[in-house]
Amino acid sequence: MDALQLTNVNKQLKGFALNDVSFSLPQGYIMGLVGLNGAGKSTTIKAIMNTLQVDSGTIEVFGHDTAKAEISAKEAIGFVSDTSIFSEAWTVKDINFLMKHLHQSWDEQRFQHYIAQFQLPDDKILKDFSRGMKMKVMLAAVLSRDTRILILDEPTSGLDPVMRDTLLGLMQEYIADGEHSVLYSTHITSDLEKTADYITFIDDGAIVFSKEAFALQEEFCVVKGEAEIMNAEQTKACIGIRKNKFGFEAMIAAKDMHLFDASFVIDTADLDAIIVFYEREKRGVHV
Ligand SMILES: Nc1ncnc2c1ncn2[C@@H]1O[C@H](COP(=O)(O)OP(=O)(O)OP(=O)(O)O)[C@@H](O)[C@H]1O
Repeated sequence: MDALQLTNVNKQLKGFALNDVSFSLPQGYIMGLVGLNGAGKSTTIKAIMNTLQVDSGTIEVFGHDTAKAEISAKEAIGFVSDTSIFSEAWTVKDINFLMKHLHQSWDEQRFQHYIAQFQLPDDKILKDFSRGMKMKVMLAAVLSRDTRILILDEPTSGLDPVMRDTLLGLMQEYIADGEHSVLYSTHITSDLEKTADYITFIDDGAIVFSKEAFALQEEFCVVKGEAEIMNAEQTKACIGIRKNKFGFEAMIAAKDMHLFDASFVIDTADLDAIIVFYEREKRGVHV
């Protein structure tokens, strides 16, 4: 069963639209949502959380339509964004007290364990926490109740490298039983290369691709060489070509690799390169 499925989701906002957004995340996997600033990652996540009503299309969490069966869908979700959902006047102790009464599945011991692991004070009010500390409290809270999918909007922003690494480890532990899933947006593509099974790339409100991470690695390469020796067919194969006085650099589809002989250097394309070359091609930057 898919943990999450978006089908032809459309939403028109002033000056921005989600256009026919469709992708699905199977149960037991981690998906990274990537895209430039303003591409629509948070808007997509808001649509999934039903805090933004879509104009058309459907969103299902473990088969529950998030608009028609919001309570069942939301029960399964642990959501964290960079905006704290807790009052600034609360302490960790207050959060524990409230969550215990709010969620049947709240595991107080687990919460205390994460609070200690994340080295958070339990008697200081959230107003006096740093941004990273607030993020840690929200993560501790979602990990301390029974959920089936974590939806995290830039969860690593504001976290130090040790906590970022801890969080990536926690995500992997979370999905280890094959029944839980994670969708998280990020600009830190190196984190995705460590953890994500699927990558969904959104650009200007539309999905460019949503694929298994290993398949993506096999799909594109970066080619470098002297621009003058390129023939028309090779030039046509180049995506987002960049020329300088030393030669050129471009992305190519792996299926076009045979067009380039030993006069050219061919490297693997990481996720950063795929995004950068795609955007260069789209904007028609050819110098
Ligand atoms: N309520 C709204 N009304 C109008 N436009 C909005 C609204 N919310 C978001 N937008 C616009 O939607 C676009 C996408 O924003 P979104 O926050 O989804 O991007 P993002 O991919 O999460 O970006 P970033 O990486 O910078 O966080 C932006 O142009 C933003 O101004």
